[in-house]
Amino acid sequence: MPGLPLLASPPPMPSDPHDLVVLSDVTFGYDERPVLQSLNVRIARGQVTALMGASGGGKTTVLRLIGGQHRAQAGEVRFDGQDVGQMGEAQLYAMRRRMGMLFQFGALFTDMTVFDNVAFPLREHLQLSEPLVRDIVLMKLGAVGLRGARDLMPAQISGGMARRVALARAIALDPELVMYDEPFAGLDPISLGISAQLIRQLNDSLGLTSVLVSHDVDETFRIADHVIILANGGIAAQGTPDEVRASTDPLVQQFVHARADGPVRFEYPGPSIEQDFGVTP
Ligand SMILES: Nc1ncnc2c1ncn2[C@@H]1O[C@H](COP(=O)(O)OP(=O)(O)OP(=O)(O)O)[C@@H](O)[C@H]1O
Repeated sequence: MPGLPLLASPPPMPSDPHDLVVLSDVTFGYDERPVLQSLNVRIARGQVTALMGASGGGKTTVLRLIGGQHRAQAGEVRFDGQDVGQMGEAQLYAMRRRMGMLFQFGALFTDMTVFDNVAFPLREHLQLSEPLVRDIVLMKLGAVGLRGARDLMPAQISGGMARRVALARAIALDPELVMYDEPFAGLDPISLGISAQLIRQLNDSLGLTSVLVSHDVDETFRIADHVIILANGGIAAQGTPDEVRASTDPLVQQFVHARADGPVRFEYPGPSIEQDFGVTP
């Protein structure tokens, strides 16, 4: 965020086997511009962890660092104890098989049925018989309440249903970690509520670990165990939803209560009105 100093996040705590993902002192920037500065984040197994914060705060960048699409410029990212930054192609590939990713508009293949969309990663990665593929696909579709929609094409289902199909596809390979990048974007309030409950329910019933990037404070606070608010390269606040809501940090308050102005400026820095319009103060 222009004009604000980078925040340092709390120091790393001793490693804990309960954490599936640990970012220790991670610094990362695109080109010269720092995005994350000595960031320390822990994702506990079995929990739903929400990454929140103003646009451009680096939430998607954290997901990419976890998935090994980016490498930290300093510090380290560990997945189940393994250093992601040191992995070669084969190790990265094997690690990503243990992760499901659901990005913003979780695009489905438009020329394939719902069934074939969910079957795609199974056919791509595993040598399974078709009857077994069928059982797994129907199980995953059942988990998102769409077993009956198996023969429909993506054009025949609603946006909320498409998001659920993408979710079934993301869990097809039984991942340990599922990362959701703005899964609620563009959904109506009912579909949004259903999607959020589904994320929580799948996390618990399948024994997953979930990381959720979202701007929807109410729905996200309802389902998350742990909330991390990223700002200015670091962590502005973290804790249970209640703890974060109780934070007195003005930036966190602005975010939680969706105030237009506060430490995060509505106005992008630039010349004053007087300079632009020639009015003498
Ligand atoms: N590939 C890239 N090249 C250069 N800059 C990038 C790239 N990807 C992201 N950025 C910049 O890095 C910063 C962090 O981006 P990131 O997408 O991680 O933020 P975010 O918190 O997920 O934002 P949003 O909520 O808007 O999705 C932004 O300022 C963005 O413009």
